[in-house]
Amino acid sequence: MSHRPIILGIVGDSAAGKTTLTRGIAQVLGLNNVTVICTDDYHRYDRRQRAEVGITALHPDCNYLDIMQQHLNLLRTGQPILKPIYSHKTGTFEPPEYVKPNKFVMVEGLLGYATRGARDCFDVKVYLAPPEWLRFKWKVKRDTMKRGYKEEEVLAELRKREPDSEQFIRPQRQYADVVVSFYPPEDASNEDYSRLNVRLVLRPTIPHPDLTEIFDQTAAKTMPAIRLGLDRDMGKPVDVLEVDSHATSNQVKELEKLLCSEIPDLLPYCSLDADRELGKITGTTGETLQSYPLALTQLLVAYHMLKATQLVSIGHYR
Ligand SMILES: Nc1ncnc2c1ncn2[C@@H]1O[C@H](COP(=O)(O)OP(=O)(O)OP(=O)(O)O)[C@@H](O)[C@H]1O
Ligand SMILES: O=C(CO)[C@H](O)[C@H](O)COP(=O)(O)O
Repeated sequence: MSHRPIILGIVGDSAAGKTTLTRGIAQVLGLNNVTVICTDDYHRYDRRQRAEVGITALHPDCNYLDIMQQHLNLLRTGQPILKPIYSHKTGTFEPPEYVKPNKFVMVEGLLGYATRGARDCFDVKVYLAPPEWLRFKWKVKRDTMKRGYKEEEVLAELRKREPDSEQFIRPQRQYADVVVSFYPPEDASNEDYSRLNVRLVLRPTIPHPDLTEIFDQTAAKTMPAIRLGLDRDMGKPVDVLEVDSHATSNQVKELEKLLCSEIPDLLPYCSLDADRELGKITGTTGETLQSYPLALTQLLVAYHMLKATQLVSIGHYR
């Protein structure tokens, strides 16, 4: 490896869509180039102990954040870690695994930005913030279909977790370079997961692609399907890029071209037809769907990872 690994954080509450987003980005960067870490592995207590202690997995005290931070520092300098493993299947810990960082390390989880030391390890910080009602739906569906819970159990757990979500998870939004919110268009039915729009808050904490063209088009047309505007997020000025689910393939390609013109390494992926993994979502009956808003979000994050590689190689980044 010519320089240190580039570290991406994908933080958000449970079932906010971290794994779904991560999958397509890993595809763009090349699966052989990527190491994916889930910080659920740093839980301090197993499921039975959590119930006994009366603590939720969202509480910092329920996680070895100090060890997580140490591991992030090691990965950032290209060193291997002996990572714990938490099994969602059994609710217990398994023997640790030896993990060597690849060119890109993607770290997804609940509390990645909870400490200053951990935050400093990331080159790109993403926070996922779907509307809470949509996250609840996703969590119920995922936990009943894949993690063996009953619907009433998931809803009771969500109620129990709310104070910790409010106190420890949601405040992390302020540290993100990009805040991602998928939301349904006004005319959609709640179950129609294939038709979500995306709102991307772009903070001026990292160099974003030059989207002036989109800004000009937004001013010239009424409600174009891809829009750029100015707003405030948690009190601070930000750019907001929105992509509607009804954006046409030509409109999407225009935005892809803007991203690719700055980062030629993205070129092979700048065709949704060529890369079927981009924007892929598993629907309610197990069928797979392709979402342009998700695909463009994944391309934008991949853009930032490749841009960080360039900046590190010319000594602009620590
Ligand atoms: N962009 C999206 N569009 C449609 N559905 C989505 C999207 N993101 C997530 N989902 C749905 O929400 C479910 C939970 O998403 P995912 O597993 O990615 O969340 P997570 O944040 O990784 O969860 P956890 O931290 O609890 O492991 C998925 O199974 C999927 O059904
Ligand atoms: O919020 C979560 C992140 O995925 C999990 O619910 C948390 O890791 C606890 O796991 P489990 O549901 O297996 O007890």
